[in-house]
Amino acid sequence: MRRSAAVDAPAHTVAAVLREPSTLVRALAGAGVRARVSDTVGRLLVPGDEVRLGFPFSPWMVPTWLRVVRATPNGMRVVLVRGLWRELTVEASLTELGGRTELVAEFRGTAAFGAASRRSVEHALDTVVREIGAVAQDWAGRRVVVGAAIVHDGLLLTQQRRFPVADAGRWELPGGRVEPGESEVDAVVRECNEELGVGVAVDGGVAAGGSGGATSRVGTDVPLEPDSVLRIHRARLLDPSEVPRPIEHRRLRWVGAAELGELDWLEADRVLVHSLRLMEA
Ligand SMILES: Nc1nc2c([nH]c(=O)n2[C@H]2C[C@H](O)[C@@H](COP(=O)(O)OP(=O)(O)OP(=O)(O)O)O2)c(=O)[nH]1
Repeated sequence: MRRSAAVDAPAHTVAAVLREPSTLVRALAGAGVRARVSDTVGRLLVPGDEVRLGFPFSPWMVPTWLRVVRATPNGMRVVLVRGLWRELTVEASLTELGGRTELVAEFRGTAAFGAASRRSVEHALDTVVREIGAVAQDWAGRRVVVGAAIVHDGLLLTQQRRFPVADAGRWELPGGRVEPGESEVDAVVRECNEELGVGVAVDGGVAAGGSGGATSRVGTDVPLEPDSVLRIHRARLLDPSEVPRPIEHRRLRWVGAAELGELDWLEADRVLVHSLRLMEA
């Protein structure tokens, strides 16, 4: 069973909405399917997270547990962990063309208790695809906070916040709000200069004034409350002999892929750890 939709938003934004638990839970509820995620799930689903579904047609209301096995800017894959199914996989694939994204959602499932209500699953798939499209179009208009993933000698540069009090001591990537009229690439360069005192280049980006950077993105967008998104770009030190200094932060730390999971990240950054790890590999 397959559904597709053309969404007026870039793929890295649509991919973020695919991973957002509240959109999924709300859309499924609209189709009569009860969905729950565990309290340990962060702002976005990451590989290993599980979702519990209560299909209205399931005998004795036995729940279906699914696990996320892939969550990238190109889509997401979810597989069966347990439940009354012989097989169940949902795969969402994204293809971007000129700022618009083709979303293809494919459901493959064989219920262990005879013919599942095909119409109910079709309705759920339709509702989820429609809701994801609508939310992605909304997020595409949000203000962007850029973050820089600066890798040097296989280590990623992270910084520890000093303020506000609620975030003091937690780790993030260098960056900040994109100013009106400024490109994301220019914002990365400006923020790194202000916060670290070094020049950086955005890989896959273009020189100052351009709006490039399409190939430099790491992971999907991450929603920030109330109305912006965090978007990470891969960057490198222009002069590797220059040493970044913590101008506005408590301290800096270069971390290896294995240590990424140990940092007390800001909540939004935590869901990017698996993408940052892939980038460093
Ligand atoms: N720079 C940065 N900000 C992040 C990250 N993760 C995350 O949730 N944020 C949030 C914290 C803030 O609410 C918001 C923007 O952060 P900021 O304080 O660096 O922005 P800015 O330099 O433009 O500063 P300001 O003008 O708003 O004071 O984004 C991250 O990795 N890097």
